[in-house]
Amino acid sequence: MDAHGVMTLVAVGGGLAVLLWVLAKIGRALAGLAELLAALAVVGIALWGLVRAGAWIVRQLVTHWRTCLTLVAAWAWCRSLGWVSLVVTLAVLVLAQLVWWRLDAVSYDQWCGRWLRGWWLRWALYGRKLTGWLNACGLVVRDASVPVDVTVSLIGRGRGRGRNTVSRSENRTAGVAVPKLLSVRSGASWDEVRVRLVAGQTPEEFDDAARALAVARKVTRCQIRELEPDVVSIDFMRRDLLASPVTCLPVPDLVAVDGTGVDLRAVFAGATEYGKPWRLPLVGTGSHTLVAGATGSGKNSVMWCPLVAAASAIRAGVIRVSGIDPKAMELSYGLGIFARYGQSGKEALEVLGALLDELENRKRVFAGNTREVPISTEYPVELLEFDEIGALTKYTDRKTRDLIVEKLAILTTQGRALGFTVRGYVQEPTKDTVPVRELLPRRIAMRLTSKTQVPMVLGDGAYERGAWANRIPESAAGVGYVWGEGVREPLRVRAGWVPDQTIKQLEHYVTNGGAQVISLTDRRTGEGRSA
Ligand SMILES: Nc1ncnc2c1ncn2[C@@H]1O[C@H](COP(=O)(O)OP(=O)(O)OP(=O)(O)O)[C@@H](O)[C@H]1O
Repeated sequence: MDAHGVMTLVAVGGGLAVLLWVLAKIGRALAGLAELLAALAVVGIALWGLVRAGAWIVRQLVTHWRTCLTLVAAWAWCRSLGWVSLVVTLAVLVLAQLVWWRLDAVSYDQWCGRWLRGWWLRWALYGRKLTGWLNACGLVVRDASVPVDVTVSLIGRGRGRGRNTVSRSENRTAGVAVPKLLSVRSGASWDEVRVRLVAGQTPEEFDDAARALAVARKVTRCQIRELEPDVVSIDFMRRDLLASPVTCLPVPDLVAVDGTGVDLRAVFAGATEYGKPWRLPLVGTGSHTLVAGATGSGKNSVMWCPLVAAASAIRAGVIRVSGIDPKAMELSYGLGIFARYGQSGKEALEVLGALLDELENRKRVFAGNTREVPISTEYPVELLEFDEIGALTKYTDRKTRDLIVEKLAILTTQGRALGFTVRGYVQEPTKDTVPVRELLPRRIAMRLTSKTQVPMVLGDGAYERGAWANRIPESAAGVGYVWGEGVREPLRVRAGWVPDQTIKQLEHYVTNGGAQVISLTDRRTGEGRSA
């Protein structure tokens, strides 16, 4: 190798050495930068995590403030007094509650049980699941401007179905507004879950979804109540308080004092699904009543139970009961109770005629003196019980039925202020069968044969709002729904069951010990009873 070659080799070697030195420097600088970036990333992620954890804690403190306070109190107790004293105190509290519950379950539930249950149900059930149910029942509002991610897979084929499988995943958080859970209250049989609607929703949408919500919660009934324009209460029936028969009030003793002591505007008729007494007016506003139900649905207990509850008033002559009984089987069992009684169309016309005479008489006496007849033994409540009303307003000769409808219309339209009340019972609630249907404002739907009959009895929207009268089982005779006339939402009730011997006792009681104080003629002409 000559000198030129050596020089070239030295120059190349020197250049490579410099390059290597530069590369080593750059590498070290990059490694330092990467280390710095990694350290920054770790610190950044840690800080972000801390901020999120802090935000989560604040959110929990605000949304679950009771739980948080309880936990803080428990922690403070443990720190200052030790956990043993905390466990002992809790055990004593639980024991005290058990004793209270065993001694008086009603007052326990009223003062303590329902609050604890409401808190627990909110925490363990509704808080966790309500959003999912609302989502599944279509009760959330999706913002159409937020894109929906759709993943289409053409690879898989449905086994044996020969079509492409399409998997669709939606963005469930962004752009979805879910009604906010406000509170949970838990009563003896119902849970009331209050939610605030989001813009774009109406309470009617919740009405329509009531059945789906009941299925989601796995209960038989769900009802929606509108509390404010944007707040509804979704009520779930946890247990059925009307599953077993309700007893009617006892007939007073014959020796009992004959003061009536009965509020004729709210006479006991049975129990409501909330476990409260169900009361019906026998006089005044909303007392004209139509009870509709299939055969065997228990219509007659709606008739007998208030009569038993008002026994002392009937005996004292403050209520005079008239009966029209085309079937001749029901009212005739307590014949002595009725001041006027008829079975055939002709007899029904006589009863109605006598009532109209009395109506005219009261008009003459009271017109210009008072706006409402004061009820007394001289001018008692004239209560007409019209069983199987359809038999005489549809299934009879035209002349009789026209006359009956005409007289009934006069009684119902003019009778209220004069102390007259008409209560009719029918199996088929069509307008055709009961032309005076609209004149009987208080409606009770017992078990009906079809869904279409529900609005005929209770009005439009009753079924959607939870009056599922066509779904009452045959085994639940006496159960029905009321709506309207002071009842804001359909209310399930069960009439008090009146056994045969109670009807006999009632007859014995109101006829002063069984003495037949009124002859049949008197009964038809409506002349007064002398006890
Ligand atoms: N409130 C009630 N609680 C429990 N069972 C009842 C009640 N009312 C009625 N029942 C039961 O249902 C049966 C039928 O009752 P009820 O005669 O009142 O029916 P209905 O609707 O008047 O039938 P129909 O129109 O055929 O006379 C009764 O014999 C009784 O066994």
